[in-house]
Amino acid sequence: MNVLDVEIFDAGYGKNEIIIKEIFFSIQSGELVGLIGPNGAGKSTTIKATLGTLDHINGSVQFGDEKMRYSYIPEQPVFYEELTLWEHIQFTASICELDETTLNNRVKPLLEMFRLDQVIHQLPSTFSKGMQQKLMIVLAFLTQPQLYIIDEPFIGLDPKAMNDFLKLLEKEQEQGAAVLMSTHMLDTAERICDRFILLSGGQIIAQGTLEDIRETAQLESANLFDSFEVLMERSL
Ligand SMILES: Nc1ncnc2c1ncn2[C@@H]1O[C@H](COP(=O)(O)OP(=O)(O)OP(=O)(O)O)[C@@H](O)[C@H]1O
Repeated sequence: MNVLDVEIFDAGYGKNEIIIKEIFFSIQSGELVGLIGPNGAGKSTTIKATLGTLDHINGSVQFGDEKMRYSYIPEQPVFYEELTLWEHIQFTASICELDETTLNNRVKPLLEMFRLDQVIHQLPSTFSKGMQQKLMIVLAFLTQPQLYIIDEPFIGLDPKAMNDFLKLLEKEQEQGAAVLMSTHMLDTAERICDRFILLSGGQIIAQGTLEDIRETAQLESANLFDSFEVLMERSL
């Protein structure tokens, strides 16, 4: 089942500004799709267009069904200055109508895993960047949505947190959740993603499995990095 269908003819921040164009893709349940591209390629803008937060979008974005829930992990952590970590958790649980038992069952292992259990009554504004990123991850996984939209999650995470985050994603995927994730970590992306969307200059230059990407790049048995470099050169 498709959980996301994106058909963007053009989109941008200003009213008539075009930052991305002709971005067409779908994501199915259980799939992990990597959004790959150099700085400024349009990965975050594509994510914002998908979330409906851009000023200008010409096209359509359809989620699986009206009731479908998704979680968004932004590139820069976003939180309420005046709420403690625990109040963020309670707020998220109330919006998503999680009952107390479900909340307690899910939250304890997540807080322990990311070593946030000792700081639940502190304000996230006093946290390090990595701790703030971990809070975003905990809030996203708390609600167990059908779709995770994740913008470059690895920056700031320590190696254990990165490993734990990947294990959580894998578990969610096994249970049918889909993931759209932008990242610069091509080795990790190559290992964990089912499919890739390669962006350059606000446009898709290739998409598909690693096999499809290699074929488009006409590079037999090359890795993702080398295939992407060749496709980038060709698109300039
Ligand atoms: N808030 C904004 N207002 C106007 N233009 C923006 C804004 N944010 C990004 N842009 C422009 O949109 C283009 C694509 O940026 P975007 O942030 O989508 O790239 P990205 O692929 O996510 O890059 P990075 O890997 O550096 O995060 C860039 O030219 C950038 O200058």
